[in-house]
Amino acid sequence: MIALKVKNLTKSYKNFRLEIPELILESGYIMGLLGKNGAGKTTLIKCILDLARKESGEVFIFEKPFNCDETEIKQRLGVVLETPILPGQLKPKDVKEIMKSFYKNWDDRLYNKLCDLFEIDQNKKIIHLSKGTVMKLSIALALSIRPEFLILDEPTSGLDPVARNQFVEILQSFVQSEEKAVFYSTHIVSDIENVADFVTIIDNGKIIFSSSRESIEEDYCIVKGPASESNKIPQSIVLSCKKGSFSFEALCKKNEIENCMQPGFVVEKPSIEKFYVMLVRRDEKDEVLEVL
Ligand SMILES: Nc1ncnc2c1ncn2[C@@H]1O[C@H](COP(=O)(O)OP(=O)(O)OP(=O)(O)O)[C@@H](O)[C@H]1O
Repeated sequence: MIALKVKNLTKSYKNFRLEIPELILESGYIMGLLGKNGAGKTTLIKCILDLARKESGEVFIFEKPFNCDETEIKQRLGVVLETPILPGQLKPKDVKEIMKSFYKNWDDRLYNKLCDLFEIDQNKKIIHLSKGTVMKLSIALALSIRPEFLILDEPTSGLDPVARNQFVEILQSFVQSEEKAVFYSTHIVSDIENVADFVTIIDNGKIIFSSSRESIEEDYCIVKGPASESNKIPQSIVLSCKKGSFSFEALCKKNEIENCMQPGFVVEKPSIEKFYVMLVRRDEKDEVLEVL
């Protein structure tokens, strides 16, 4: 089943335009959404969830238009927002009672287990919980409705490394079942490195890369060599190139690289982090760094 399909989605703010011609995520997979500050990750997630008004385009969740079948879809959809909206005066144990009355598949046992794992005091008012604990609570709530699809906006940004590690393991077991899907925006590339099946990179409101995690290693490479030799690589296969006084480093398509290898060139596999950073910094001028 297709968990998420976005078609011709546009949204504009002053000095910013989001344009997503197509984005598809099938059940059984985790897609990581990467992008720097202001790239449009939250805007895309808000448009998907109808929390921000789209200018144009369509969003299908479980192959149905989201705004047509919202109540039914919400029963099967767990959401964690960048800034969780939870009633501060209530305690986690009170929120549990409310959730129970709304969600058919609510799982008390799982909620209590996650609260224990994340060390969430269910008897403390939410307003008195730390920022990271509120995020963990939001994750516990989203998982305890036993969703088929999780949409997460930077869920790990406020978490300590232990909680991040636990969260990544939870995600991995969540998608063990083929029916489950996760769409997950983050700054923390290492989290994606461990779990994502697909990586989508968004920059200035546009998708600049969307493919399987393996394709980053299989289809691309980093070439390093002396600065004077950088022009030996045809521009058609260079996605990004950083040139220093003595050496260069280029992110290239792998298929034609063998034909232009020179003595002194070194070819490496890119990590997701390296691939992402080189891709989004491709237009940056070296003068910026020279000022320093
Ligand atoms: N309500 C709004 N009104 C005007 N501009 C907005 C609004 N919401 C977002 N923007 C602008 O849209 C652009 C994308 O913002 P968005 O929050 O989607 O980025 P992001 O990728 O989630 O960033 P971050 O990683 O910093 O959270 C930014 O330029 C932001 O200033």
